[in-house]
Amino acid sequence: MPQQAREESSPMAQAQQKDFSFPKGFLWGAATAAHQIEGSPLADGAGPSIWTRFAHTPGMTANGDTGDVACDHYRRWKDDVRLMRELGLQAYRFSVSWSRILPEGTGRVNQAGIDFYSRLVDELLANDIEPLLTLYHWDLPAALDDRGGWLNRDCADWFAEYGSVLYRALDGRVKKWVTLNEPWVVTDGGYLHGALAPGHRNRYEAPIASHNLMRAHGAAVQAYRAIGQHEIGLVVNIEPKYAASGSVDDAAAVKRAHAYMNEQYLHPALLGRYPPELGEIFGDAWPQFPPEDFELIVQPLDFIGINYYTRSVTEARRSYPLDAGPVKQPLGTYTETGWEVFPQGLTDLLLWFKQTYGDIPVYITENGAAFFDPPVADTDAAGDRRVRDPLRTDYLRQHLSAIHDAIAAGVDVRGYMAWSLMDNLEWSLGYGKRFGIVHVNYGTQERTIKDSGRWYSRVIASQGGAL
Ligand SMILES: OC[C@@H]1[C@@H](O)[C@H](O)[C@@H](O)c2nc(CNc3ccccc3)cn21
Repeated sequence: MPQQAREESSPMAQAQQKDFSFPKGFLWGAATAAHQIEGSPLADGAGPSIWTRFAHTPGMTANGDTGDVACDHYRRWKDDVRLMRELGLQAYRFSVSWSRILPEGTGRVNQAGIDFYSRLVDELLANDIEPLLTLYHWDLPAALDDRGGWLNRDCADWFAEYGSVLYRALDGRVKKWVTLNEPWVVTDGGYLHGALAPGHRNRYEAPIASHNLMRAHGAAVQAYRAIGQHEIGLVVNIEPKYAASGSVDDAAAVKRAHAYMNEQYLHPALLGRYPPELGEIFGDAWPQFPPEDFELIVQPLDFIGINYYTRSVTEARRSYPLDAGPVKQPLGTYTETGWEVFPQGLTDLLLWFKQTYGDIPVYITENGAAFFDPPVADTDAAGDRRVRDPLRTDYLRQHLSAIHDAIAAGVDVRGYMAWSLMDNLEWSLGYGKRFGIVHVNYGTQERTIKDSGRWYSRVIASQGGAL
């Protein structure tokens, strides 16, 4: 057979030849979190959260940025749902501010808080948008932090009580519930390194907070099974760890980093045990947990949410607690938050997840990137204002393609929530990091759909065909 001239085509041309249709029923949406968009943190009887306190503590956030106004969503929620409808979203992942519902964290219920989220859910449903509700996205009531917060084993009962109030009020209209958003970040950021609220830096506290978060997760799932009729899951941030070299030390560093971020929460939640590396990592700071705790933690789940942003090329190096660290890639593309754009990592991660935990349904509950966006300036032919953000569109396209590859390889990915619906408060980094597919002018609160948002609308309308 004469050697056929190999058809050379560019990756883009190859991509254009690929059929990107996603499975029927694949759920397309976008995500936010209460503290990052709502503003009005103390309105209508709400109590302060640890983020209300942390952000008002001098030096804790960039430029002293707080969530006092944010995107003013607490007042503009109906217009924002209209924006979601204009984008053609099929789903919207949001979180509830615990201290709006229970101002002291337990006990007295603030009906105005429930009413706000009830109205939001009804407006979503009226616009054919499915709500995905996250109970906890980092904003613990300050009153509970005063009682030890996640360091107090009573937090499991507190969290189950809070979840039960919302299950009774909203279940049926809300059919997909999430207990915790990213226990890893809550622990690593809030209790080990201190970069996030409540700002502790204590290697003995971190494993205790982490374990109690998972106990609280289990208690909230147990409570749901007694009250709810639909689905509940856990959301984790995980990232693939690749060895910087072929050395034995780097391989060991990868094992530690992988156990610390990727297995520390999925193992107890799905397998009922911790990876053995955690004892090595924390040493004398790793407690002996009561065996019955793991029976509470390992509750059957309807899905796992995976938040994916980047990978880590990892080497052995002196650092606490891992003695491992990321190596910058000289030829890599990086976002404004310093994360390498590496979509293949998402495919690799999803294949690992299936191989390790089996066929539990997966939603990509966050994926997105902060890039410097040009100001809202020019307009398109129809006179609509534009925000040209090609890097974000490329990021989203590449990661959706990576998900498509994982689905083709048999991973049961059920949906995708772009992070984020709109530019918002990036925690300690303030308002300078923009992840939205919709631009927010914080001076006027004007929203402008970015080019990435317009592109995403076309992708949703074509069920992936326009990728
Ligand atoms: O940083 C972007 C988003 C953030 O706005 C979300 O509230 C949060 O759920 C979220 N989690 C990650 C994943 N990784 C991460 C790693 C270190 C620190 C903070 C987040 C990114 N993001």
